Amino acid sequence: MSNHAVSLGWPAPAKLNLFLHVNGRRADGYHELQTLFQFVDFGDWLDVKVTDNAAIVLRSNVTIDVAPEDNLIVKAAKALQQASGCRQGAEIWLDKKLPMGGGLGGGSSDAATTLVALNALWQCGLSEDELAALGLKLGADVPVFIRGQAAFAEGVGEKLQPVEIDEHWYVVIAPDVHVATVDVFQHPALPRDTPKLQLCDLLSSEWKNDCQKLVTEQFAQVANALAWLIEYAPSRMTGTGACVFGQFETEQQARSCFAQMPSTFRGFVARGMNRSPLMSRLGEL
Ligand SMILES: C[C@@](CO)(OP(=O)(O)O)[C@H](O)COP(=O)(O)OP(=O)(O)OC[C@H]1O[C@@H](n2ccc(N)nc2=O)[C@H](O)[C@@H]1O
Ligand SMILES: Nc1ncnc2c1ncn2[C@@H]1O[C@H](COP(=O)(O)OP(=O)(O)O)[C@@H](O)[C@H]1O
Repeated sequence: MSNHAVSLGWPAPAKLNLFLHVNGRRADGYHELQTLFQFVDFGDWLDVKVTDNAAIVLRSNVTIDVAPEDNLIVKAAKALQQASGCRQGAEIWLDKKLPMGGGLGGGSSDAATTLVALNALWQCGLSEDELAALGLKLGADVPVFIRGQAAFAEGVGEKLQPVEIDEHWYVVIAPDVHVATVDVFQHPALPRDTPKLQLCDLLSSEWKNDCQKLVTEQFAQVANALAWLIEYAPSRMTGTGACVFGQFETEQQARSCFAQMPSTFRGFVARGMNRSPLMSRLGEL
């Protein structure tokens, strides 16, 4: 019986969709997208202890509104056990900082961090490509977190092209509403006809989110947060909402805006990162 140490401090950063275009709907109902992902230096944290029985045990500082076996962390760990034949298990402590279902990709990032951390700690030896393919089965956003590089995404979000873009400062506001991704994509009024463009043209044009109009019309809290933020900086929604972000050149400008935020809003200040902190953590092993 071996006694494994706890591996502390695995980051699961949030992402922002700096733009999100909906280009069409496929026959299977999924949507063709063009989107730009960048990480921020704010997110969840996982501590991981390897165990010698196959159980995956998750403990968290918050209650997550899904059955334990549906939690993306548990699903990720079990998918890796299956794919690699690994007989070890894990106890995972999740320090949840990110609002859930907010378009910040917290669940997807937790899943990616679980796959990357356990692949290393269990010594499964899966390649990055294999981990990304495993992650894609858990959610469209998981691969970008596994690869850990800011990226332009196409297809349903799985075709990734790494990018180097400006690392701005952001004020992120998390309106107190839950916007279901599936509801946004199923809504008849969602515009689905943005033309597909080349990345160089997209990078030089004005950035927008095609889901924003629909979501702000349906959720006054999202509209209010955006109306407040846009007075300070260029601002948009991330993913299918509900979170919105304003973009600032300096940390001081972002913090000054944040200091004036009404106490009814919740949010945080963060810096854009082209390289996920998960990669640096992996490099520390
Ligand atoms: C659109 C994005 C942009 O980042 O939104 P957010 O979830 O971050 O807000 C994501 O790609 C979402 O990824 P994720 O949240 O993992 O979505 P999934 O679980 O794979 O899909 C949830 C549901 O959304 C719809 N869906 C999702 C992705 C897509 N390209 N087209 C779709 O139509 C499908 O109905 C699907 O059943
Ligand atoms: N570990 C997890 N963290 C957050 N949400 C999870 C997790 N596991 C499963 N979920 C489910 O996934 C949904 C989407 O979560 P999240 O990735 O935070 O949102 P989004 O994709 O909008 O950014 C949540 O509402 C929750 O029901």
